[in-house]
This record gives sequence, C-alpha cells and structure tokens, in this order.
Amino acid sequence: MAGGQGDAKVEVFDAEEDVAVALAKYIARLSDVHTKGKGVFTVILSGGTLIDTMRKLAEPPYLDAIDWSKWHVFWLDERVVHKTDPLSNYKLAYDGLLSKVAIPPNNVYAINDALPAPEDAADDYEACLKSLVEKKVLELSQASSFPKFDLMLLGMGPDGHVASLFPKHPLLQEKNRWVTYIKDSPKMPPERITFTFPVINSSAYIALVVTGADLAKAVHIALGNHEPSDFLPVQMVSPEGELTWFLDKPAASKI
Ligand SMILES: O=C1O[C@H](COP(=O)(O)O)[C@@H](O)[C@H](O)[C@H]1O
Repeated sequence: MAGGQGDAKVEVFDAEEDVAVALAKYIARLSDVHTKGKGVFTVILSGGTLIDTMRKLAEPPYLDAIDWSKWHVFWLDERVVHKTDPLSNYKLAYDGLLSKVAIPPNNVYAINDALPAPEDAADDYEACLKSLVEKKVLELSQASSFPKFDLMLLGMGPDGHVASLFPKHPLLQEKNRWVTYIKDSPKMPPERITFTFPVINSSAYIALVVTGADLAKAVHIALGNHEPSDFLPVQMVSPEGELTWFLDKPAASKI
C-alpha cells in the first residue's frame, strides 16, 4: 500500500456539495470493504466543518446501505467540555450524524466528560484505546506499534492545524503517547485532548477534507512549494496507508 504525502491523491471538486457527494461514496466504499473483510470498521471523526460535509451519509442510499452495526467511532481530538456543550466535538457529531444512523451506542467512544482535567481525560481515552486493542476491536500497526485505524477523517484550520496539533506547538514532536492533551490551544477552548502524529500516521486511510476559500493559503503551502518557515502541522500527515485530499475549487484556488 502506498504511504506518505508524496503519494497523496488530490481530488478537486467544483463545489462543497460535490465534495460531500464524493466523500460519502468514499466512506461507504471503505465501510463495505472493512465490514465485509474483517467485520469491524474503525472510524475517527474530527470536529469543525467535516461533520456537515459528511451529511450525505445520513441520507439514502447510504443510510440503509451501510452496515452501521460494525462501525466503531472515535474522536481525533476533543475539547475538554461537557458532552452537551456547544463546543463539544461529540455533540457536533451526534447532532449532525450519529443521532441519524444506527451505530450501536457502545461503539461510540466519546471523551469521559466527568474528568475535568485534560491530562486525566487524555489518560482515560488512551486507556480506552488500549482495552480495545486487547479486545481485538483495534489492531496495532506492525510498522509503528501504534494503533492502526481503518479511516481517519481530518479537517484543517486556516493556520494548517489538524486535530488539536497547532503550528509550532511542542505537541507536534510527541513520539510516545497515543493521546495527549493541550491546555494552551490558540483556538478556543484552550483545554483539549488530541491524538498524536504517530497514531495519525499509522492509519490505513486518511481523508483530508478541506473546503472554503479561507483555507486556500494553507492548502497552497501544504501542496505547493513553500519556505521552511511556513511549515504547517498538516504537512506532517503522512500515513502508512493512503492519503486523499478532498478539496472544493475555492480551497484549491491557490495551488
Ligand atoms: O478545533 C478544531 O478545528 C479543526 C478544523 O476545524 P474547521 O472548523 O476549520 O473545519 C478540526 O478538524 C478539529 O477537530 C477541531 O477540534
């Protein structure tokens, strides 16, 4: 299987609506392959605009065609807030997708929002992943020994951040933890937990879903020639498996 940014596929669509259609087809195909092949499909969600771009999955034909019972859903990053808080990535995904599809509630791995300290929430989430490895829901990458998720769905901020991994932050260099925490996120809210790059880059498939003109500069830096001083966290996304960028024309306008 191909790997790294050098082998990334870059798909550009006329409009956000076309990205939503293509993304649903892509996710449904990977769901079919994994649920029929190994009986489990492990999916990582981001927050932000991604959830809205996944909206077609909650409509025919995907609503009935996808075997939702085999999905296991996790968060790439989460804000350390209550699950009912409007800033919660869980709430965003629940309202926009999870409440509309038949994923067993026990297969939805939200942050433990009874733990107010980000370090405890990160430890708890990492322990949850480790127990799922023991139960053989999750596998480890043979190459990295970090968990290998079937599909990670990533958004990107205008500053080139992915997950809660922000430009020039020391967390970009984390090499050991699966899940870590941040207390000084430059984007609100400041306290979050996040997967680390070793986990992100152990994935079988990553979709980077980026729409809107406000992201064009970061896309240009990530996919074009750039000065080392411009380096963005998104450029560290370099999976063992396959990376596909899903862009609309406004996001791709500076490539
Ligand atoms: O804070 C976050 O931002 C990124 C990007 O969000 P977007 O609204 O610009 O699409 C998101 O991927 C991440 O999960 C979230 O916590």
